[in-house]
Amino acid sequence: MSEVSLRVSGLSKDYLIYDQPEDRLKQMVLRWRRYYNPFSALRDVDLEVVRGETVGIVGRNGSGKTTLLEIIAGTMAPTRGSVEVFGRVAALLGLGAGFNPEFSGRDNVFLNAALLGLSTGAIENVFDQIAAFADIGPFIDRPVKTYSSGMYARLAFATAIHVDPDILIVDETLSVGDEAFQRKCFRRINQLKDSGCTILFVTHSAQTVVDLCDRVLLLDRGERLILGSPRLVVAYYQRLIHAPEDQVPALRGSIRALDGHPEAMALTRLSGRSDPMSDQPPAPLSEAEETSGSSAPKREERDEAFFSPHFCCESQIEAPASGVCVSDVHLETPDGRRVNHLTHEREYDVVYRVTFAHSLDRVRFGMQVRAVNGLILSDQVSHTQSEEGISVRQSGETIEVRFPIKAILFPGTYFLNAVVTALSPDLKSRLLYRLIDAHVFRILARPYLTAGGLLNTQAGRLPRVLDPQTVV
Ligand SMILES: Nc1ncnc2c1ncn2[C@@H]1O[C@H](COP(=O)(O)OP(=O)(O)OP(=O)(O)O)[C@@H](O)[C@H]1O
Repeated sequence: MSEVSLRVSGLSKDYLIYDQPEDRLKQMVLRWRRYYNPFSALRDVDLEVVRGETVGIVGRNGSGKTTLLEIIAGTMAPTRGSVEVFGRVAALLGLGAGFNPEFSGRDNVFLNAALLGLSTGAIENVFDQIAAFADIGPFIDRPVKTYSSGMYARLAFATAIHVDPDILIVDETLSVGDEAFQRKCFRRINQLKDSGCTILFVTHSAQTVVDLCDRVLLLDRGERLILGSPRLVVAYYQRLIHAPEDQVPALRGSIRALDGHPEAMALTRLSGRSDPMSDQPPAPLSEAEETSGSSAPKREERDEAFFSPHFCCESQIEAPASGVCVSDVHLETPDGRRVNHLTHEREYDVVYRVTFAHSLDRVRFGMQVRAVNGLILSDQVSHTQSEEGISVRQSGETIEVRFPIKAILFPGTYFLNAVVTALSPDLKSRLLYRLIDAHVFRILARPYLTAGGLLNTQAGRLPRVLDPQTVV
């Protein structure tokens, strides 16, 4: 039996919401009347985590994630229910929480580590490692109130991971650090994982959850909807975020029905034969399917692609526009439906319109797919080197450009660039127009995937794990 690291039972947190500040006073005096509205930030949540497990907590804004972590960390009292933690808890909750702004970074490290039960000698032994990890130079001896949010995050994280915690609680703190620091933190979190530290992790990043966690808890409106395998829960979480409001109650009900179902916790590959985006619990595997490890998975999938108007790009950059304008960059399914959430491995069209202010010869069009970090993953052009391109004869003419693509990228967020060039008489390509981050799209998480990264290099056959005795 695995050793329990923390146990949460029937945890609830209620707030009394007063519309007016004076209502609070009235309530104290006129006790027989009610001047508040009760609000449950957390309702009857159960959670048991075993030693060495990394559990991610996801949920829409205001779903109770931080409240749950704060109660587990002991910085907030529950209204009902209990929390049992077995070991030293280091928590990174909110920026600078636990830091005294008037004290220097050095003093705060000593103060925090002492509160976590480290002796002065033990803190002195690890202080240089903490300062090196935080890497904030002379700021370590300046008051914390002069720190940037990134410096806060660096020092808080460095302190938490060097106090030898049994349970580490992280609430999105990493997202404020720069990329290099985030990478360093993830490396360290993985080392802590390997050494048996239990980790609770709140994030809005589906990729981080899938990369780091063993199990994921989905909270919604203060309630536990499901605790299960990362890919499965993330798929439901994304579905919940984008569901129209009138469909949310039914969706919540169907996710909840899966909680505790063995399939929700099954290995990703095994749980993947059913469709996580449908509102039905996954059907059990047939005996034939379970034993046919070498054949291609037979998935009867609908195209789950959909359009969310809330998901749009805020980083568009327009480069030289010499009488050329690109508009309405979007993605369509083969039957012409606009989408910005795509199903893995399906085919779509990247579509945009180009309007020309004057006539032009030998015009070509391009489309690029970029990763979040700017890396160009695909660069398609409308004409080959030996082709002339098109000629535009009339001013005000508008042309529609379509690039068929296959969504072989793994679940994540990607951007599209649109490019228009013209071939000059000396056959050199001249940039007319480029719209960077013209459109953003997501590839939806699919629980059947047994690989990660950027591109799907998986063949049509399932991975096989052979018993050494059968290998001759
Ligand atoms: N002191 C408070 N008084 C009243 N309501 C509160 C208080 N603190 C939190 N809440 C409410 O409790 C609910 C849960 O808040 P919590 O911060 O735990 O959500 P969350 O899932 O962490 O949200 P986010 O993803 O936006 O950080 C929210 O609706 C919030 O408005």
